[in-house]
Amino acid sequence: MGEAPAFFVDELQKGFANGFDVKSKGGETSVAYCNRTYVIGGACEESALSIGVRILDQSSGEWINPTVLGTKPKPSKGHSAVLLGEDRILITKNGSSADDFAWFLEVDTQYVRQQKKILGTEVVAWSKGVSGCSEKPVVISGPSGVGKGTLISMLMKEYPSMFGFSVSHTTRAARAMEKDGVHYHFIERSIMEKELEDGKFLEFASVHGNLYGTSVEAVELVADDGKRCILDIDVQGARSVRASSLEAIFIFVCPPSMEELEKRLRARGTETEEQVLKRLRNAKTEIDLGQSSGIFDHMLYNDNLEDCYQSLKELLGLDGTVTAAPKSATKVVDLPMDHSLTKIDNKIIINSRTPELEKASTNMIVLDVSSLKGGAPGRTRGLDIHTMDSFLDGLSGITH
Ligand SMILES: Nc1nc2c(ncn2[C@@H]2O[C@H](COP(=O)(O)OP(=O)(O)O)[C@@H](O)[C@H]2O)c(=O)[nH]1
Ligand SMILES: Nc1ncnc2c1ncn2[C@@H]1O[C@H](COP(=O)(O)OP(=O)(O)O)[C@@H](O)[C@H]1O
Repeated sequence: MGEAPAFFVDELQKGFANGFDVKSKGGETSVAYCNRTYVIGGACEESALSIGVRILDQSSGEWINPTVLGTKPKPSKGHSAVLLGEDRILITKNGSSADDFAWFLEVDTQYVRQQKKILGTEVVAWSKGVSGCSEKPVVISGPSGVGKGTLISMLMKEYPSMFGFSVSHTTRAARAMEKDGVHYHFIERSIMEKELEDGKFLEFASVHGNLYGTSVEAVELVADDGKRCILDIDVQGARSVRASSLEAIFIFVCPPSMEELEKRLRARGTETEEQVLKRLRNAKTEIDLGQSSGIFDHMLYNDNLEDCYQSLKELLGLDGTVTAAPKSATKVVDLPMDHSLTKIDNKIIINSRTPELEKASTNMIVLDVSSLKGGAPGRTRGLDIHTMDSFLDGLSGITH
């Protein structure tokens, strides 16, 4: 990300001008960049439950109501804003809890540019800021009946605190043993189509005549829980995830033969004859794609189940000595109710505006934004939060 000089939000009134500026007035904050002014706050067009965004095109003098994607922040008792790296605005909410105070409004990231092209409208996208990073999700694909579900169940059973399953949405009917919200979110096609339009999905595909999709929330919930996310999705879905901002490990599971695949599918006994035949027809194409598309980092052959499971564990670095992944400790930070932001390189200083606290370093918080990961439509991870005192101690190597 590019650099911007240090400034205080309310310093604009003193004539600050460096390609962008920030003003704060009556619950609205405006951030100007190039020939656009982003006005954040006030009423949201769609819902009074979230912070609104409008854009003023300075060259034409026209107001634009952009399509707003991503999870929107709830309104707060005011907020401050600062432009980061020319593609997103950091918004810090007054009087919010530590897990809800930092939000990013993406205005020109790769995701936003892509969505502008797809939707043909002006687009901005919200993303919630989260401290710490999650491990790369694991995408597992392979033809129906190859044993993906079986392998994933074994992994989740052996490492329950390490892995979490991304619960997909599907329009197919639930099987006898399947539970809504556990194996899938079973959903009507018309509702899923509407949610797809609303940008709630990271990827989706039509598989064996039904819609399947991974919601952004499904993956983020697992990461929020401090676990590594496993996605069981088809090859088309894997291709979409490859093209997305989600960095993942891609594994394709092959059957020992088509005959064995057919035997397993029939023995599972969950599909009608017609569905079995459809899955077998699709299996050939999927295996060809899996082997030739360059999407996958690893191939697994599920002949003997135990051997295949051992190979899966090895490529995930689980050599038998690893237990639960340590959850990163959540830092508790006391956020000043009313504050200003100062940007110094990749550090954002949050300072209280309450006169008696303004000068005290104990009341300053430093946000390190040098290692941000992810972003809209999911979370922006990697925010590093310090009190000013602990930050200064870190710089000088002093420990108390
Ligand atoms: N693209 C995509 N594919 C999915 C998703 N969820 C499941 N699938 C794939 O849909 C296909 C059918 O899944 P399912 O109906 O559970 O049948 P099964 O694979 O025979 O157990 C499999 O290839 C899954 O990997 C999803 O969210 N997105
Ligand atoms: N290596 C294997 N050898 C024999 N049967 C297997 C093996 N792996 C899985 N199975 C069985 O094959 C069937 C299909 O497996 P499943 O995990 O449901 O496949 P998928 O999720 O890929 O559709 C299940 O009945 C499962 O018990």
